[in-house]
Amino acid sequence: MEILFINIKELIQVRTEDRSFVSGAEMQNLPTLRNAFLLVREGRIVDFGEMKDCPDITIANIVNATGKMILPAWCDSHSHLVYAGNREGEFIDRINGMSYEEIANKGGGILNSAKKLQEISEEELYKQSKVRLKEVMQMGTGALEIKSGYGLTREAELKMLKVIKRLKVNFPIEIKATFLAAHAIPEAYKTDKAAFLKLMAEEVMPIIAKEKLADYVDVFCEKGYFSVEDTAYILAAGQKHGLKSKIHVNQFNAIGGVQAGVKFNALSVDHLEVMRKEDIQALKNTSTMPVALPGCSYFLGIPYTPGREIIEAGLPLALASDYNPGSAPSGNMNFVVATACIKMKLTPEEAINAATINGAYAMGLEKEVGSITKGKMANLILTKEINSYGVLPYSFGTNNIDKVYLKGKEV
Ligand SMILES: N=CN[C@@H](CCC(=O)O)C(=O)O
Ligand SMILES: [Zn+2]
Repeated sequence: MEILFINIKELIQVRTEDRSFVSGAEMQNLPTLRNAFLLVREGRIVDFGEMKDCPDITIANIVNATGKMILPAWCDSHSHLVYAGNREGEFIDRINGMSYEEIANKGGGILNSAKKLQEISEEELYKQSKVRLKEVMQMGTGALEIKSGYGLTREAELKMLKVIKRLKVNFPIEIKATFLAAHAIPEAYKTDKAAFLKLMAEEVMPIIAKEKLADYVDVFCEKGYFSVEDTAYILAAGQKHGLKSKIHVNQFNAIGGVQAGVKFNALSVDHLEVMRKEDIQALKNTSTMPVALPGCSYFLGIPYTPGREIIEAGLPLALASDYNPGSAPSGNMNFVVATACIKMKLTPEEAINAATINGAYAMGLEKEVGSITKGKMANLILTKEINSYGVLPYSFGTNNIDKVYLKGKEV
């Protein structure tokens, strides 16, 4: 199956060189081609260039993109898209003045989602999750990381990871699975956190590794949840089983999670709402990607990740949705990109780089997605007729997408 896109007003994020991610001042550079063509064959990008060089070939499927732009589909490297029910009730509690922390301390929050998840069948969980997956694909997401972590028991964690696997098999979107081994301390282990960690590291992780149910391991490193020592224990177990780490750090407190991530050569450290100078410093000259989740800051009313400081320190930055029922109940990457510009003061170029090429790196997919590069998957957003790519974040909340193609097929 072939598609030839012609007369593309601007083809965005074209990369011919082998770049895994962009950092610091380079993030301001978003390479584009005006008045371009793009040729897709068997789900991959095979050629692109200026219209004057468009190959003269007979092809059944020609898309005239006059006035429209094409960019790589979003790469969302942090989500909890597989969950049961929702937490609308807690949303109302927060409107009425309760904090996220107060709700969690009363057995709400992650434990509330865990209870719901433990109670439903794998089939029902799959049914609920696929609705959200289809929705994010329609909104332009072409690669997605999905975490477990609302199970908190052996059975329920495996149930989540099996659902992620089914989604991966049944949908054209690229999916990476993360075993979120330590997300919250279940009620039954309140007085023996070490036993819970041991269960996850020594009983559950070997099954997950053997059945190849996860690509990465994660921990919520935070006061009242898991300490730096707990984090190190889980990450070390992950290393033993070939699971690289992607961890939740510095959401409410800076307790050394960034440094733990760097020590274990984490692929990414995510959240980073509370960053000290030494946390930014610790990320320099490492291969660990800092990931900001502005949808969570927006929804909870907590500080935004200091994206400008991170970029100005010469570091890379990725943007992700954090799609989950408690702190970010939206997987809309268009909103994430707009919010990064509006609230974190990223430029459109920086935000688009952060949500494409850098997001791809943050889930180990930089060879496959995240840029318009020959050989990469044809995961594409075809915009409506727009004036410039800056309109995408500028007109926040507006649907600027005409069509989405994943692996060369319209979704
Ligand atoms: N912070 C930890 N985990 C999720 C939210 C969990 C929840 O409230 O359900 C996050 O990334 O924001
Ligand atoms: Zn998260």
